[in-house]
Order: sequence, then C-alpha cells, then structure tokens
Amino acid sequence: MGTKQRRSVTVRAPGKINVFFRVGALQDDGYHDVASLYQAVSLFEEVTATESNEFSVRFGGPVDVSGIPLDDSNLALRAAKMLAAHTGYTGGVELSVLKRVPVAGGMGGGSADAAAALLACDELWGTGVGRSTLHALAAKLGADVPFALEGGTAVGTGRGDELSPALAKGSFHWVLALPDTGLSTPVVYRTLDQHREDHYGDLGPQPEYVKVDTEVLQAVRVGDAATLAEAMHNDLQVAALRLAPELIEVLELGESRGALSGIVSGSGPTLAFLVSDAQEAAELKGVLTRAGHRALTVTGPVVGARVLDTH
Ligand SMILES: C[C@@](CO)(OP(=O)(O)O)[C@H](O)COP(=O)(O)OP(=O)(O)OC[C@H]1O[C@@H](n2ccc(N)nc2=O)[C@H](O)[C@@H]1O
Ligand SMILES: Nc1ncnc2c1ncn2[C@@H]1O[C@H](COP(=O)(O)OP(=O)(O)O)[C@@H](O)[C@H]1O
Repeated sequence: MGTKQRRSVTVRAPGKINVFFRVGALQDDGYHDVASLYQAVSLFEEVTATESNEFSVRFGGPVDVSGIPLDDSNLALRAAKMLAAHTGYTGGVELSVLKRVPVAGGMGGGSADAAAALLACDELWGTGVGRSTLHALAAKLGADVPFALEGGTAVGTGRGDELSPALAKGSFHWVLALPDTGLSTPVVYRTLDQHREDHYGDLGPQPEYVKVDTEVLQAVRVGDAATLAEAMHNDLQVAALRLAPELIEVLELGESRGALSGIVSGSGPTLAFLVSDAQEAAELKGVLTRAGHRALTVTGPVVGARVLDTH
C-alpha cells in the first residue's frame, strides 16, 4: 500500500570570507581580474534534492528568504538544470534549501546553494560526471561557485574561479555582523570603478599586478591570527562603505572592543571581525548584539560541499 518513497540527497556547502581581495582592471567581458584568498567558514547552506519530474526550488531557514527569486534566475535551480542539460538527464528535481548565509551579504550564499545543488543532483541522478566536470559547470554558474564546491582555504584568480589550494594551519575565529539588507555585487564593483576614476583617473591595476600578498599566505600557513589581522585587505571595502556608510561605525565598534581587525566580506555588507580565540569571539558577539546588531561566531577553514545524507 501507499506510494513509493521518493529518493532524496542532502548536501551541505559553506559560506566564505574573502580574507584578502584585490580587484584589477575591468575586462571586456564585464568581469574584473581578481586575486582572492578565500576561507570557507562554518555557516552552511543545506540543499535537499528529491526525485521529481519537474524542476522546483523552495527556501526556508533563519535568514530572510523573501527576496530570493524562484524563477530560472535562481542559482540552485540553474545549477540543477545545467547538470541535467550537460548529462542528458530528462527528469527534474525538487530542491529544498535551508538557508543560513545572509542573502546578498558578500558571503557567497547563492554560490553555496549552486554548488550544493550540483553535487546533490549529481548524487541523486548518478550522473558520474566527476569532480572536474562539476568544477567546469560551477565556474559557468558564477565566479564564487567553484570555491563553494572546494572549500578550505584557496587562492582564486581570473574571475575568482581559478583555484589553487593554500596551505593553512589551525583554525581562525571570526565574529560576523550580519546585515538587515544586502548589497548588489555588480553595483559594488561599479562603485569601485567610479571611485577609482574619480580619484586616480583609471580603472585599476592590470592583471599582472593583482596578487595575494605573501604576508597573508604566510599568516594562514602558520595559523597566526595576529599576523593575518595586519595583512587582511579588501579592495571592494571602499565601495561597500561608500554605498553603506553606516558600516563604518560598526567596524570601529568591533575594532575598539576586542577584534584584532575587521573587514567587509566580499562585496558586503557582512562585516567579518577576526579575533584571537573562542572566548574573545563570544565576548565581541555580545558587544555587537547589545549594540543592536545581529552577530554570529564562526570558524574557518571548513570543508567544501559534502553529501550529508541519502535516503
Ligand atoms: C565579490 C565576490 C568576492 O568573492 O563575492 P560576493 O561578495 O558577491 O559573495 C565575487 O567576486 C563575486 O562572485 P559571484 O557573486 O559569484 O559573481 P558572479 O555572479 O559571477 O558575477 C556577478 C557580477 O559581479 C561582477 N564581477 C564578478 C566577479 C568578478 N571577478 N568581476 C566582476 O566584475 C560582474 O558585474 C558580474 O556580472
Ligand atoms: N539560491 C540563491 N540564494 C540567494 N540568492 C540568490 C539565489 N539565486 C539567485 N540569487 C540572487 O543573487 C543575489 C546575491 O546572491 P548571494 O549569493 O546571496 O550574495 P553575495 O553574492 O553577496 O554573496 C541575491 O540578491 C538574489 O537575487
């Protein structure tokens, strides 16, 4: 009796912080050459893919999911459809996303959804395409998607999608100040271009000058938070702060109340404060919360997209 139980696969994929982010000149394809040191952190998206004849996606979780488009522009749905097209799979999938990474926050939540959806559908459909094809599809979906698959600590060049793993020791403690509203990634890039034109009369350094500083790589390699705090940098920060000047006060609060250093994560407006240990993290989280900000503690690096459960 009863209907046949449909098979499901659940995959978890992490959000990220750009510990170091250099933006080069705008290229003809509308993208900037970048040099990123990505660190995956312990704030995870969970995507469950369930057998279905149609394609659909729904969202739930602790963050505001109301602004997420559910049409074909949705990154998780695009990922599933791209894998189906690539492999000739003729069915569909029902995607259910548990969202913890703030939307349009600069932490790559949509990218994590796309990476998780790719891996979940790959497992559910038994495509057997292999990791390198998944990576190629990930890069087509967005600059940050390959890193969400890979996780850990990695240098990203090109659009940010050409990855090489970085040596990393130990664990770093971060306190995140989460935004109430997001910033649009393309608008932040455009604002940086405008800022550079206004101040320097050009659109930024050529690709050969866009590199991750050796001080950052060294700090991550030995696991030294104090040195990393000195070396952290994000070229997009000036643009994010121009668009959301209220963040300046929050950065100053964090830095005056225990953070080794604070940085805008990616295109923002999430702020990431590096602290020396778990105790400091809990204290700074309390300070930010009492000042009326939504704050969370996370650690990094963590692994990339992984299958959690198949049933
Ligand atoms: C800024 C970063 C830092 O890791 O992340 P977020 O803050 O968005 O999480 C990334 O560069 C964002 O990556 P992602 O969000 O995947 O970007 P995509 O969807 O590929 O591109 C969205 C738009 O951002 C701009 N873009 C993106 C990447 C890049 N190297 N140069 C760009 O100029 C382009 O205008 C592009 O059309
Ligand atoms: N699965 C998804 N989750 C979140 N946002 C998505 C998704 N698919 C498409 N989007 C769109 O992408 C925009 C930014 O995505 P997100 O990854 O949350 O931010 P960021 O690029 O700042 O890290 C959102 O404002 C939303 O319109």
